[in-house]
Amino acid sequence: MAGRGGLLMLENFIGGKFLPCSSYLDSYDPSTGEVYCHVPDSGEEEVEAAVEAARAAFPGWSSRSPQERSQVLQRLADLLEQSLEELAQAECKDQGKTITLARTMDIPRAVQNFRFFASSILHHTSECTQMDHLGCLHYTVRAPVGIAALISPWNLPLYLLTWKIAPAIAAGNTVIAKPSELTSVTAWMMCRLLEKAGVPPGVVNVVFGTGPRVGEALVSHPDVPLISFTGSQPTAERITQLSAPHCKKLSLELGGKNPAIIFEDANLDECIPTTVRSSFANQGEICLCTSRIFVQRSIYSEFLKRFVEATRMWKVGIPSDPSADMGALISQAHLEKVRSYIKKARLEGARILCGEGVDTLNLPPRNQAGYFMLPTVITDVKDESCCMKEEIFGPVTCVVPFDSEEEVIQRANSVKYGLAATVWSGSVGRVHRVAKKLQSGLVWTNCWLIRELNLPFGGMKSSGVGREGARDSYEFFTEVKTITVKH
Ligand SMILES: NC(=O)c1ccc[n+]([C@@H]2O[C@H](COP(=O)([O-])OP(=O)(O)OC[C@H]3O[C@@H](n4cnc5c(N)ncnc54)[C@H](O)[C@@H]3O)[C@@H](O)[C@H]2O)c1
Ligand SMILES: N/C(=C\C=C\C=O)C(=O)O
Repeated sequence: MAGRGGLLMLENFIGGKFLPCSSYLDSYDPSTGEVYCHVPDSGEEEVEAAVEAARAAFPGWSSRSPQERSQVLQRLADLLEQSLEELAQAECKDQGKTITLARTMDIPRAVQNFRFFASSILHHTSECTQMDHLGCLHYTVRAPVGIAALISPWNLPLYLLTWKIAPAIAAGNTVIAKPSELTSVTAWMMCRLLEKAGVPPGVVNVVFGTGPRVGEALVSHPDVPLISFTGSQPTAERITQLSAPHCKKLSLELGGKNPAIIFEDANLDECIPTTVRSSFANQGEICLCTSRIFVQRSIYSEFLKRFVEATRMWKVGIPSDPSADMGALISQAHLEKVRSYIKKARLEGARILCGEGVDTLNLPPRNQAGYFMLPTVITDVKDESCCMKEEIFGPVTCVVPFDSEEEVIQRANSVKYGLAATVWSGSVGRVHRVAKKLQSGLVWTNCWLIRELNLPFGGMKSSGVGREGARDSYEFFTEVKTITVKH
């Protein structure tokens, strides 16, 4: 929809209707630094309307059979798939990611999220146990919780939002989704498909705006009993405080400081290109990206040389260029934050082997004010450095040597986060042993980011609370009750 100055103007989606808002935020195209869209700056009033709509829709939606809900999800998946190219173009413009990634990962995964939960909701069973000596049978039943608040970040906008919407509505809840104010467009586009898919009004409501205004109004609302949040650890702390008085159900998917551990018997021909990808895919703006690379000393020099060469081949380009490997970062503020880590590393005496401050970016004139930076490799950095401890969430990775298995496990575990790790070795025994000892919710060995949606996804320590996946999301989005029958 065209709005002020011919720019795209989004509207909230509440009770099956697009509704204008009294104030709007500017949204920037990361590849040019120009405002290209206006996003509703919603607050308490819009949350109240969304809660009302979600409450009204709950009895009808929750009493449909899983099969009926599944069919609606399947139709929505088909409609998203039919709009794949349009959605990919929009995600690429709004987020700064490459069109190739949007086409091959973000939007296909959003489609898959609906297909996957449309299927998995049909296959859950409940528990039953006997106590024959007391003449009792016990069993469990599950019911949707009610109105779910779903809050998502800017890095994988539609991918992560649909990873919450799909299991929530499949289980019979109604939802109020709040995408990141920085990347709202594809969520709004999805709303245009809901009616055609057969999603009744009020089942999926989307309110746009900032965390402090609309996000806080949503998480502190007394009639919203569960919150599924993906984002940063400081925001999770705030949400936990606000929701605590109401004892809400919380799922928190947070940041990481993910290690890659590369042993001397690793297949470097596979390890190097995959570790370049795991460090720099989506501009390093994936919570699962590698940012600490530990390499066994005997292969350290060879690895470093080949890794830097491969990183220099990783092409930074305008997001719409299908040959680009990396696009623009999300915002000027984020670009400055990421660059500040490289400055700190230099001050601490670390060496920057390629990227920021070493090599030169080559961009068309129109994109000079975009939020681009080169993939950057840091070495000679201490484990205590902020570059090795804090989540940078950008195209920056540190490479350091290690000597023994025991030492590297201890160093890999020495950060507050525990989301994802990769282990590279030709020894089957070693990969099992090391994977078991890592404090990490996910461990990929000799690969990265191969997802099995059935199994638990999530982090330990400051990387989060709870897990998402077929069974885990079903359990989170339902309340269980144990019933005892004496016969
Ligand atoms: N573990 C995972 O699955 C996962 C996935 C993607 C991103 N992340 C993490 O997300 C972070 C980057 O995303 P971000 O910068 O958008 O995170 P963020 O915490 O700033 O924002 C996430 C969402 O929370 C909202 N929000 C902000 N303040 C709020 C408040 N006070 N109350 C309610 N909502 C509020 C934002 O508007 C946004 O929609 C990184 O730390 C990254 O690791 C984690
Ligand atoms: N939640 C998932 C990925 C999160 C990525 C973070 O940036 C997933 O693959 O299900």
